[in-house]
Amino acid sequence: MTETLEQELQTALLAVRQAALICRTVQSAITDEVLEKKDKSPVTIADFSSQAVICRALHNAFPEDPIIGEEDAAELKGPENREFLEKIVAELTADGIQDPTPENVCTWIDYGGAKTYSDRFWTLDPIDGTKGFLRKEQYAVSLALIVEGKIVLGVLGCPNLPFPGENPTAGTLYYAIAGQGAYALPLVREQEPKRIRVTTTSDFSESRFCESVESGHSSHSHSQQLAERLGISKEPRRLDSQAKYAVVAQGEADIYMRLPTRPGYREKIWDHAAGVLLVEEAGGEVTDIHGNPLQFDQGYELKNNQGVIVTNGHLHSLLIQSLDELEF
Ligand SMILES: Nc1ncnc2c1ncn2[C@@H]1O[C@H](COP(=O)(O)O)[C@@H](OP(=O)(O)O)[C@H]1O
Ligand SMILES: [Mg+2]
Ligand SMILES: [Mg+2]
Ligand SMILES: [Mg+2]
Repeated sequence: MTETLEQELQTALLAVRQAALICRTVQSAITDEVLEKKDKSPVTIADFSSQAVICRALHNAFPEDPIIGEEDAAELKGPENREFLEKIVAELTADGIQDPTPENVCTWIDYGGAKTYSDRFWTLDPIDGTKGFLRKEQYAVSLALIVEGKIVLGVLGCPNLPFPGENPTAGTLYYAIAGQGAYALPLVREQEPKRIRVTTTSDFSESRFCESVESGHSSHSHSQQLAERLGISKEPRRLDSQAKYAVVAQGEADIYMRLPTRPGYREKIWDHAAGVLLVEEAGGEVTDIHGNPLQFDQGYELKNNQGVIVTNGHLHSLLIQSLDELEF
């Protein structure tokens, strides 16, 4: 990578930090402000607010860049959801965002409406782990830049993941640039970035894995069978969102398993792109359950991949081999 991506990094860090702080404010106040999407999954005022501010910032700085975002404003435009839209407007007004009229907010959210692959694009998950967000547990704001099918920049805001060595409410902002390492910053305080690295564990009996809280997103029974086969005896750490990638990248777990719950499901690029680069730049390895690299040049889904396996690298090939043998 000859390009420095300095402007991209600064824009992304600023936007993700702002969105993460908005999410934190909303999370501390949420009661029942939830919409149900067509696929029955939840979406909140914070998801939409986060997508609005990040897409607005990206569009201002890089007007030519398409953004493949998780959310869209279609449902917000219906009269039945006018009140919900007004709440997003009120939240953005309180956060000091300029001119957040209902129309502008929908326009900003829909800047994230690209669906297809292009040579250079951003992918955004305004809140990854919405279910964790609603449980007041882990969630992440995830943004990545993909150029010619390769993830070149990833930023992950984790408001409920403590900055290493600091009080548990501090929150952490992670970033990685291809070829330049992975770093952590406190979410709220200015500080020199701290380089993060995966563990050096090469023995499964000493390893710990993490996985989704939601057994509908990743099979807990299959991970348990695999753990038994490999001699992993430590209890899994269950947490929502791409915070799992951050936990592996900073050496607090050795493995993250995402094992399909049904054969037809395809992972979404915004659920992984930033996390993948973070772990790779921290020295780890990421593939699908068959050991194939994740392909970020197939549109908004990882069409040619099934599940995701993340390790510190040392444990990778043996884990994939055991998965193969289990033939789930
Ligand atoms: N059947 C399924 N298998 C795998 N992932 C799924 C899934 N159904 C939904 N998801 C994704 O799981 C993500 C959350 O992951 P996790 O369980 O690790 O926190 C969701 O992101 P959102 O919360 O952004 O919608 C959603 O995209
Ligand atoms: Mg969602
Ligand atoms: Mg997600
Ligand atoms: Mg989301």
